[in-house]
Amino acid sequence: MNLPEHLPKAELHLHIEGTLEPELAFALAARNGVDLPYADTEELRRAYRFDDLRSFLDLYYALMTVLRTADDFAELADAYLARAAAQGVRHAEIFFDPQAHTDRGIPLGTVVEGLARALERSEERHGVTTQLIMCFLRDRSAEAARETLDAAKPYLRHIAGVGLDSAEVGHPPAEFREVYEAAAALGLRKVAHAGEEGPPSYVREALDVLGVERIDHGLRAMEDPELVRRLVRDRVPLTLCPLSNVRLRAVDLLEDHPLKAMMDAGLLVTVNSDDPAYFGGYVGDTFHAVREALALTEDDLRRLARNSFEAAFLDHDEELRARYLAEVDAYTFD
Ligand SMILES: Nc1ncnc2[nH]cnc12
Ligand SMILES: [Zn+2]
Repeated sequence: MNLPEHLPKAELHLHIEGTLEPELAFALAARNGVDLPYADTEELRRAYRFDDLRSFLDLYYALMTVLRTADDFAELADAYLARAAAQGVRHAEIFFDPQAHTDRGIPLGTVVEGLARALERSEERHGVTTQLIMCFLRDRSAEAARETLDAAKPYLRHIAGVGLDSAEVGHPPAEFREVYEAAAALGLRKVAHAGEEGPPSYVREALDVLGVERIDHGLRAMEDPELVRRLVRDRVPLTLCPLSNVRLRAVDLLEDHPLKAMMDAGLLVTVNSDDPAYFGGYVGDTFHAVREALALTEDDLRRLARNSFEAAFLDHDEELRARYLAEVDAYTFD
């Protein structure tokens, strides 16, 4: 059945560690001899009540300690790609958090090789093309980010770009100017989380100081009309994550989400799942939820799907982008 929410689309804001479902977490914990402080998956799921970004991140970093071997990372990524494909994802640009693993003694090579193994067979196995984006943790130092970039040099054939994530407030983008310059010199694409909880000035800084090509979230840009005009004029993509914003209390209710207002303002917005194992849905589920909550039309959904391919890092293969856009146009709704 051609459900509207299963339109062909690209997912551009997805933390692979945020796809760790409770069942896989327990299976990996058993396999790796890691003790989880929860009796079972039910009890773990009950802990998924967050007050803000920080309270989510505490659980997110704690639970990912079950990931230890390259096989674990490959299994995690393969499970995500299978779910994403079933919900219409044709292209995925996937974040990972190297420091969250290297800081607990897992070599970067283990992480990248495991993820790359799943990504390399994704097109054949799931019909999903992929790219990998390495995020620096902004609540650690700029030096640590620089060390991470240096450590990644042997693996750059697997890495398309860099991002900036973790706790935002108090950690402005400008602190990471040098590491972003070094990343650009290595030919890496640049994105950054900004305006999720942080002020509109962080969105400006990400653009002006880091030179990012897309803003991850960018929700709070709406507080600054001048910034909105600029984002519209320059067609800067914003990778929105509406279910995440509700779960982390950036907006009260999905019905209050500014997604539709942002579309109406002419912004190039995309809809993504962020950390779907924690926030109640993968990207097709998210399309479904925003359609219901915001009374989006089929044309609105089609536009969001088109935006996702326009915002994707497919410049090296414009033919592929054109093919994906044609798939969106040809998709018929049941
Ligand atoms: N929504 C989010 N914001 C910042 N860092 C994150 N890491 C994983 N999910 C994140
Ligand atoms: Zn995110």
